[in-house]
Amino acid sequence: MSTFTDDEITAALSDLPGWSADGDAITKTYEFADFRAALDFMNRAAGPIEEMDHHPEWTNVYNRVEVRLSSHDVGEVTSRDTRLATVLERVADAS
Ligand SMILES: C[C@H](O)[C@H](O)[C@H]1CNC2=NC(N)=NC(=O)C2=N1
Repeated sequence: MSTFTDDEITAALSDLPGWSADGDAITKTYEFADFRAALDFMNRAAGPIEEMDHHPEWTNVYNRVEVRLSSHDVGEVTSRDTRLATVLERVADAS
């Protein structure tokens, strides 16, 4: 696991549409058809999240899920965050 410089984060985000850097985290707001679809996304992501043992800060309001990824143990963005973002993209695309 490695921490990223700002330039490395920018490079990694070019493969992650809708994601942006925000301080010590990367963030994205997903929008779904309705509340159930948003919860379905969170439930389907739960398995991969547990397998990775790397957990998002996320908030659901109606059809939106705001996701914030940061590696709490080091207080920075690491490859674990960009890997989890990639997994969440895959789960959201399968919606
Ligand atoms: C003990 C366990 O591996 C850690 O608490 C994991 C769990 N999930 C985690 N998730 C995130 N985002 N950052 C962490 O540092 C972290 N640590």
